[in-house]
Amino acid sequence: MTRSGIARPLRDGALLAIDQGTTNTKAMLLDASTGLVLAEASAPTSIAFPAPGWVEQDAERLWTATMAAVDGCLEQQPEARVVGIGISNQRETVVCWSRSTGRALGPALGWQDARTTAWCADLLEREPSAAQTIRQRTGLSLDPMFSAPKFRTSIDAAVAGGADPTDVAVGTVDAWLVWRLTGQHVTELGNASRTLLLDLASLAWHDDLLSLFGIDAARLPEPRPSDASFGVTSTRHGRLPAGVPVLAVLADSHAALYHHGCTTPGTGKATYGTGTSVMSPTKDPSAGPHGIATTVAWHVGGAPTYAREGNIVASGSALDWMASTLGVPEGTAGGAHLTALAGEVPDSGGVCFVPAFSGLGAPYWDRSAVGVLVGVSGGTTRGHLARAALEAVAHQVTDVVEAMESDGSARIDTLHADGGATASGLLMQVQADLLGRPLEVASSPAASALGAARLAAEHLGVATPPAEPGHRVAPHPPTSSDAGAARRSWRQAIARSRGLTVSQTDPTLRDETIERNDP
Ligand SMILES: O=P(O)(O)OC[C@H](O)CO
Repeated sequence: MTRSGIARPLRDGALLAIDQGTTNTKAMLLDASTGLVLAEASAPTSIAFPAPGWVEQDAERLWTATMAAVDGCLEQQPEARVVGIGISNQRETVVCWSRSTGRALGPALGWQDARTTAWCADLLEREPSAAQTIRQRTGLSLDPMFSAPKFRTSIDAAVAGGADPTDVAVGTVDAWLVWRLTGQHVTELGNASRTLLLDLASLAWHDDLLSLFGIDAARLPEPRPSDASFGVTSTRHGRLPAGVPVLAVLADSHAALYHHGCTTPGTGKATYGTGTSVMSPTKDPSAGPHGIATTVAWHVGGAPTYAREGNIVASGSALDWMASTLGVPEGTAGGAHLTALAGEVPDSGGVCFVPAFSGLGAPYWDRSAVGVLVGVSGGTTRGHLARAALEAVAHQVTDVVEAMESDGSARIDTLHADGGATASGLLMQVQADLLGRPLEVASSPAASALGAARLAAEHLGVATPPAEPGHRVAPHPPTSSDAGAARRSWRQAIARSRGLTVSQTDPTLRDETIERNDP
């Protein structure tokens, strides 16, 4: 567990922000009246890959890592009076548990878990109209990343293992944490909108969707607004006392958007994590352009805010792979090493790297795409390969932004950037150059936790100061070795990854292949 803290006296109580992520849980304690961070701690989760395409997490460990991080904060501020909790969490991952014992009935199935690919394909074969129904009602594509097929698999496994069906509860990670903290079986609307079961218009589970996936609504949590009451801690959990209210819950990517103050169309952010989520608010809840999801960003003050989103499956993981493949010297951070190598060359020397490790996500949604490295010659150096990895991340984000704006939606003038990989100044510069617009790079890597804290503070009636300004990265003026040529090479590489021609890979074209892959 890692910890850091700033000791100072508290007058008005403290807010506890929890960000439960794929690789760790972060917790933060903030002064409830000023928003100043008083203590931070984190604790690792566990992740297992028991079969190709399977990604499991220990559900109990998600909880214990959360409590370890919370304890780590409270230990640094023993006098703190916690007046409320804000939660942000990894999305789509599902947990199945027993209502009577409160214990998990199996592993959590992670958001990257693709074991339901065949199940989804069967559903489409049985009911060809399902893709359309799902997209119109939920704003999402039928893909194993989303929760419903995993809910179904988890419930079936629990019942096959002897569980009483009426005792089985399922939920996304927010629901699991809230259940453990307060005993309520509830979920937040932004999280619920990632399950393939929530109707974006009525903001309720929809019977047609429940029946498509064969899920009994009684197994599911009750969806609630992001600033609803999620109950109070039912008992003492470690150093966290009983009676503390959960004031706000947001899905992690949505919480980062909230933290940046991106609340209106024309604003947007990219979170550079294992994958990358590019998100921008919209007033239009209808299905977006091909490959782009529509989702509930949050439901605050009695009204929903919707967002368009593109999920890139491999970005940080692509950088990690390239860093370890090129040999990270002992004691060196992979990202820093890769950036240093990439900085040795002015460009990638014609090399393009498409990290389609498990197919491609937005805007292509082609699970059959394969990873490719093209343009390698006898003159290719480690620097060129490192540079191609950084460019791969930036190209994928550019693909998503272009797809998002392809239906005439408001242009994102400045893209906010957060997440671990933003530490690479070179990546940020390449990103600004490819997009041809400035980036606003967050000063804190904990945008999601801060977003949840901000909403919790607002629930208490405290107006929090705007996010601390980060630093701005302006695009270089276009030159002859311009972004256009780089984009053309990238499109060719994408075509090779997908086994298609360049024109077929344009996500804005409604060709037969895109129809097949992006319901
Ligand atoms: O745990 P993270 O930060 O990689 O976020 C996971 C996303 O919420 C998945 O959609």
